[in-house]
Amino acid sequence: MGSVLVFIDVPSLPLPRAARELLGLAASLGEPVVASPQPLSEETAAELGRHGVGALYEPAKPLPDVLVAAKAAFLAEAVRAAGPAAVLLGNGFEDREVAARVGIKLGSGVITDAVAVAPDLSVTKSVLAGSFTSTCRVETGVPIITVKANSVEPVEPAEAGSGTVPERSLVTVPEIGPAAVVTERSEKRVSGRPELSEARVIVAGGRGVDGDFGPLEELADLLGGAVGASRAATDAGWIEHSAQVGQTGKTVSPQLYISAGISGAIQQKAGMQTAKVIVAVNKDSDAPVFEIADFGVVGDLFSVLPQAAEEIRRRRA
Ligand SMILES: Cc1cc2nc3c(=O)[nH]c(=O)nc-3n(C[C@H](O)[C@H](O)[C@H](O)COP(=O)(O)OP(=O)(O)OC[C@H]3O[C@@H](n4cnc5c(N)ncnc54)[C@H](O)[C@@H]3O)c2cc1C
Repeated sequence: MGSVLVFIDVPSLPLPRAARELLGLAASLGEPVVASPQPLSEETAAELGRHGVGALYEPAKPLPDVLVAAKAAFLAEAVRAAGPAAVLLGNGFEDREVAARVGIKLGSGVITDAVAVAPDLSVTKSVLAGSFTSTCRVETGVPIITVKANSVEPVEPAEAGSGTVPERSLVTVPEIGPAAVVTERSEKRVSGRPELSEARVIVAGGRGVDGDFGPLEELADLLGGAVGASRAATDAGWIEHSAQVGQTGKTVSPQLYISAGISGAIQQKAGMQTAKVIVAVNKDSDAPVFEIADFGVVGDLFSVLPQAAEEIRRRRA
């Protein structure tokens, strides 16, 4: 197979795990090349080289400050320039919108929610709220595939100073038509925790936390995880909406999902049941969450979570 183009928006250093996962998958399919909608520093380009990237595509001029339209216009041109066998993106809202727009521009098939891609480019994806796994393949145009975080192993970098510096190409992006313009930005409060959709560990709380996410935050920090929530908790205003997991929130696939004080409604399961290991803490032994839990604790989360945190600290001491 030829090259596989990975779309990496804002490649910060060190390269985030989600980007390294896409590069690892690309390397298993062909030669990884990267399209970045922002010009990259020499240092970042060299770092991508250490991760096996042979070529880089960047916009010839800074993209206009519109929502995803400009990124999609750029990626479509980068695909035309690179002629890859496939295009890989992350599976967040924005990446999926970029994928859809590029699919229309190129007349290509798009597959979202991928959890694996085989060398023949058949894609395994999780569908119907994670209750089925399906295998599909793009038959028209260059396959455009968005891949769920934590589904594949990240690529490990070559030793410092080794690896080839990627060849850089500038892509001319055509004028985009009327598009929504960004008029104001405000900095997101930094929690120091990983991004929810990329986290390997998530501790999520529901109505049962009764407004107090303290024990969940403590456990999440000990495990290097993110804090998630059910819609009941976000609607109550106990935690920001971006923490919501489920049908109308984020879809997550961590290695470990600790569900505390969440009943396990179908709309919550839709966002988290592909987690590798699910641990449920609920004081109602009939709560539906226990149907999908690998480990269940029937008990009060305000007693169970601090005990778990204490035990982790004791073992680490
Ligand atoms: C169109 C639509 C979209 C939706 N999208 C989403 C979505 O994206 N995500 C989502 O989560 N929901 C979503 N919902 C809402 C969903 O149907 C449920 O109402 C919601 O998930 C319930 O949240 P919960 O489990 O936190 O609350 P509840 O169902 O009230 O459950 C609270 C649980 O906490 C337990 N509990 C209480 N106190 C304690 C304690 N001290 N210790 C341990 N356990 C305790 C109780 O036994 C109970 O099981 C959606 C609904 C609709 C109609």
